[in-house]
Amino acid sequence: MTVLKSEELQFRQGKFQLHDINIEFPEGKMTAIVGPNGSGKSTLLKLFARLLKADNGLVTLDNQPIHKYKRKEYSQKIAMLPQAKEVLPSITVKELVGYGRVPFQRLTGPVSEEDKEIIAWAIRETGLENMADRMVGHLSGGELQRARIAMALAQKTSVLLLDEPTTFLDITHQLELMKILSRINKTHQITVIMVLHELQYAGAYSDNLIVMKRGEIYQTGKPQAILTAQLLKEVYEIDASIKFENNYPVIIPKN
Ligand SMILES: Nc1ncnc2c1ncn2[C@@H]1O[C@H](COP(=O)(O)OP(=O)(O)OP(=O)(O)O)[C@@H](O)[C@H]1O
Repeated sequence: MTVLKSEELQFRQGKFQLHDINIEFPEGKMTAIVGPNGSGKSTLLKLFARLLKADNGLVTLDNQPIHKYKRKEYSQKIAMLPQAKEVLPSITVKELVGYGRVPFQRLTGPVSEEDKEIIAWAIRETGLENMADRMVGHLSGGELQRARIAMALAQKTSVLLLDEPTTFLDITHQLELMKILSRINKTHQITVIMVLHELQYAGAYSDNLIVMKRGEIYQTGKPQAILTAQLLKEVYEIDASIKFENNYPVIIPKN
């Protein structure tokens, strides 16, 4: 079954245009969106998150056009974690994770027991138990990214959209993050859709790959089937060989 789908989606911003985007994100799978800088990956994610509105075409969630959902209802179904560019507020990890419960809360009154349990669950899932009371401004890049993911998890949605979750992290923390996302996906059947630049993680961790080039979908499919030397040449304009070892694509440039 498909949860999220677009048909003939079109969107223009300045000189850039997304053309006829027809894609499906299968339920409960991990999908990576890859492509060169400026190919439209973040824009596409924002259209699915309803942060932007398409000029033409249709996006559906569980067969219903996404604009038919009330804002609160939609944020109970899809969580979006944008690129980590925001200025950090002066709050604790637990409070940051609590923001994920906002779509479920009344405007006034104490945090419910259910909300507290979900916040604790999201903190456990991301291994932040021993830093729940730390100020977010004092966290390392890897810890902060885990806290941001915990906030998105606390929204308890069935779909998680992540824009470049591994940016600014070293290899240890990139791996740690990919493992957390994979575990969340497999244990809780959350559909994970992530924009990634690192082809090695996109290849190793996604069930399904979407490759973009200049505002269009160049190709979709299983990583091992579509990540080829021809794709590297046509999409990234590099001459390189590519082979898979233990599910990881190994790319060696020729010059
Ligand atoms: N608000 C805007 N107004 C006009 N053009 C924009 C706006 N936001 C983005 N663009 C342009 O749209 C194009 C696609 O941007 P987008 O951020 O979706 O690409 P991307 O594939 O995510 O890139 P990157 O990998 O560098 O993050 C780029 O050329 C960008 O300059």
